[in-house]
Amino acid sequence: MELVMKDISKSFKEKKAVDHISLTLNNGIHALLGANGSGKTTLIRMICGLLPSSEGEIYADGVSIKKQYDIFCDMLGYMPQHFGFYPNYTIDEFLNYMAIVKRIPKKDAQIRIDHWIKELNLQEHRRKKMKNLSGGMLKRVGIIQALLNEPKILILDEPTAGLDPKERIVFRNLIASLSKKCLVLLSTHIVSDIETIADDIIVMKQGTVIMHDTCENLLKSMEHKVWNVHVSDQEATQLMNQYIIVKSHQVADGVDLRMVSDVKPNAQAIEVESDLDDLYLYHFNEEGDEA
Ligand SMILES: Nc1ncnc2c1ncn2[C@@H]1O[C@H](COP(=O)(O)OP(=O)(O)OP(=O)(O)O)[C@@H](O)[C@H]1O
Repeated sequence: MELVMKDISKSFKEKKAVDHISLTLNNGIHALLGANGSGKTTLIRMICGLLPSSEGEIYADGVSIKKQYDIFCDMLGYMPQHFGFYPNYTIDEFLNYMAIVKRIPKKDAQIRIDHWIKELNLQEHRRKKMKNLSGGMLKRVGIIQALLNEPKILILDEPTAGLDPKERIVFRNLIASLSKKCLVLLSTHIVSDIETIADDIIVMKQGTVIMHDTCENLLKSMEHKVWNVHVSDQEATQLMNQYIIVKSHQVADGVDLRMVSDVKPNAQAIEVESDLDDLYLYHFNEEGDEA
């Protein structure tokens, strides 16, 4: 599967939520990383055909999704950030309903629902009403409905938001296994979710793609920018006002700081290997990305 975005933009009145993005994606896991408001959801909703683009065109295997939307829908699995569900439906009823919406033959639907319910440990909950499920269970139901039509393109908007660490690991492993068969595009601002599983990372800021590369190459761009320093409490306060601080650890004789800076922050600073947290803070040190 090849998904191509050609110069796509989306404006809401004067606000340019997505600004001339061109991307070519193939099978594997592609992570959209950006602060709140950077345009990830808008881009995803355009790909899913839920929002018309103001400009540009999207192609799946060479075919415009606008022109052949029905065919595209059959190959698309989408898990929105907040999905609408029917509170009084049980998990079984909801998934069967989604299978009907997706026009999946009844026999196939039942086999797939049973498979995924077992795979995601929901057997003992399948007769529970959706309104009584925990956040983690709802996310699992959300991903099952996205998988029912055996998609070639799987789009997951913030799939691990609100999950506890154990559930996050379960989801990460599931996503990694799914990517063998399809193109996965997931959005997140949780760096640890993608560090180990993403084949490449698309960094979005104010509606544009500012970087698109493998994790390894992105981290290379952070060389000579991440430092460890050990300073007195007073110096620590000064540095905290001046630099991006990734970690601060109070010790008996002062403070250990991990910081991001284009220049060596003081004579004793030791350069250290960067990780995605450093990269994220370097580009998104401000609270959100709202312009
Ligand atoms: N329907 C809309 N009407 C007006 N502005 C919108 C609309 N949808 C999104 N925006 C604006 O477009 C920008 C991008 O929003 P978007 O939701 O795509 O970002 P995001 O990166 O997905 O953020 P989050 O992580 O918070 O979901 C924001 O400034 C947002 O306020």
